[in-house]
Amino acid sequence: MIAESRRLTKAFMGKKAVKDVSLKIRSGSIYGLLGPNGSGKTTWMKMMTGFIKPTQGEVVFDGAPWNYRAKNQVAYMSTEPFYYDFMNIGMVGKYYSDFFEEFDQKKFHDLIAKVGLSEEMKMREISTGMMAKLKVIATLSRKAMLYMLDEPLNGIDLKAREEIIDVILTTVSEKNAVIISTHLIEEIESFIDHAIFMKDGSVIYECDVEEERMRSGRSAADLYRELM
Ligand SMILES: Nc1ncnc2c1ncn2[C@@H]1O[C@H](COP(=O)(O)OP(=O)(O)OP(=O)(O)O)[C@@H](O)[C@H]1O
Repeated sequence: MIAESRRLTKAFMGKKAVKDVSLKIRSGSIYGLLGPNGSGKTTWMKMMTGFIKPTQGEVVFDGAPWNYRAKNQVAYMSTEPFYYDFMNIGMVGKYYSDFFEEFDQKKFHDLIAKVGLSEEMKMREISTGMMAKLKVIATLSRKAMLYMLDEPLNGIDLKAREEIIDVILTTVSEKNAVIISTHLIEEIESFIDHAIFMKDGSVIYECDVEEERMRSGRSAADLYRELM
């Protein structure tokens, strides 16, 4: 097991954004973290990353309570922009390798070329789809055990979406796990192994997507419609 969320709870000014969430994240899997806006997905991921301190509960990473070693093994992609306007794509790669010791420059360069971006492109000139590809590639070029991508496919066209999915599929291995948060189940249901459904801060259901389909005949999209 890579990571465990043990009864994680977060309250902001007394109001609970995440309530008693217990989950086990296993290697070799892609997890879909599904739920409507405000269901607590981002807050939970930020606790798993170490950005937000839980009000209650704990994060166990690689068998030990969350510590600074875990920080290098968890790669989180936030929905917020995280580059400066004056940068070009090549500079983003350098910026990342200065920040993260375990950043794989070669993987970054190869993937940038693979998805049709070029190192000379400037941040202020690139489209939403290009930015989405860059953010995912920068995050997945870190050597980590757990990758968490917050809404990586929102608002982008089919081709960019397919390219991002391809990058995710080439990264997942027996040594890591990927968690993708979204409220758009249709965008990820074809390639996730495991689905976690969140509503009002709680996990209301989780399942192995294939097992669920065999057992009850329901797809992740069917479940989403039923549960939400
Ligand atoms: N820093 C904060 N201060 C106060 N309330 C917060 C803070 N961050 C999140 N919340 C509240 O916590 C709840 C859960 O928000 P969160 O962003 O975790 O949900 P989400 O499922 O990721 O939604 P979205 O898809 O809109 O990002 C919301 O009611 C939100 O307003």
